[in-house]
Amino acid sequence: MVVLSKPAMEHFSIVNNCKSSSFFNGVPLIDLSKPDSKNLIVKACEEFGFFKVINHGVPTEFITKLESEAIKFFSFPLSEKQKAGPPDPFGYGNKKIGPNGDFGWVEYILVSTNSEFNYQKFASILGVNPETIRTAVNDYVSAVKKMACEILEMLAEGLNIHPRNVFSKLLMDEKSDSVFRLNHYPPCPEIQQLSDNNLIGFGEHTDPQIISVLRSNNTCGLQILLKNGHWISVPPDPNSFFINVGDSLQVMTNGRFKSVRHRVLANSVKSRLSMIFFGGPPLSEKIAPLASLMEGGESLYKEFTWFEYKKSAYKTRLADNRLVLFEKVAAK
Ligand SMILES: C=C1C[C@]23C[C@@]1(O)CC[C@H]2[C@@]12CC[C@H](O)[C@@](C)(C(=O)O1)[C@H]2[C@@H]3C(=O)O
Ligand SMILES: O=C(O)CCC(=O)C(=O)O
Ligand SMILES: [Fe+2]
Repeated sequence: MVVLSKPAMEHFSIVNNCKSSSFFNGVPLIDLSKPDSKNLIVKACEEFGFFKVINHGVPTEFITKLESEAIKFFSFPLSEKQKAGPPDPFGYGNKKIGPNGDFGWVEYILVSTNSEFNYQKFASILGVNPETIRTAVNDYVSAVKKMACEILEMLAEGLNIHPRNVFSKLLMDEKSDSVFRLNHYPPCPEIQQLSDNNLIGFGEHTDPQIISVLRSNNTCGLQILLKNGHWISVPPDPNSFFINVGDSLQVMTNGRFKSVRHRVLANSVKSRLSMIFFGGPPLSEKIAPLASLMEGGESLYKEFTWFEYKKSAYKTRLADNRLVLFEKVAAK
């Protein structure tokens, strides 16, 4: 019998595994080629803060190229990969998530999407020219950012907000503070001994930015929290993208959209590889509800810049509700 050694496992919470029988089939599906998508996107953001996108226009070769470079990188011995870490916040990370004591059954690469990012350490480990990696990341990120902007413009139209680039211009700004992440969840065979239990790969949280665009291989693990308090397993689909409403979009819509709480469970047999683009505004941008969404009412939030929110977020634990610190206390 395989027994999980306590020191190895003590950082990881154990929760129920994802079974295909327990997959949720109610994730809103948005076909970006359909004219009625804008209203469906608004509905999905209101009901779930989460939806799946097809006919997205992201070229398959950009996905497969980056995926294959990521697989190669994660196949190196830990001692090699660690030469590209620890994340400060960018770089290679293993199990430790963020600066405040969070752990998961995951290894990852976090990069800034600005053009000056230095890929040298990753390139030397892979034995390639840094430009090869830069191109693979930039091609993928540019295509995904374009799609994210289209979605944000449809969202503005669906909400009847003018101009339609009110959200997308924040990502298009050359100072946009966006981040890209590659997560690898290695299989953990030992957890099979724990009947239907599993390990937390990436603990529950909301994403602080405006919008996150997630693509994974065909391995399950992603779960979202529904309004009724139930965690549901999202069926994986490597040909589609999953969109998360982030905290900043929650504020800009004065709480009409809620950022989605989500987490990832590790798998006992298959490894999961995910790529996530987190679209954020420039650091100096004021994050506040759009006037047309306050409907004569008051903002639910204090005024703050993205810099202030990010600084505060990096002092929190992964599962914390980061927005409460910025909520206005309701008048009695
Ligand atoms: C525990 C943390 C990791 C995180 C920074 C934080 O202090 C709180 C937010 C976390 C998160 C969640 C979404 C993204 O994965 C991320 C890159 C982000 O912007 O906020 C991570 C941060 C991280 O891993 O550095
Ligand atoms: O790896 C995943 O599928 C999701 C991870 C995630 O939510 C994150 O990195 O913020
Ligand atoms: Fe996330």
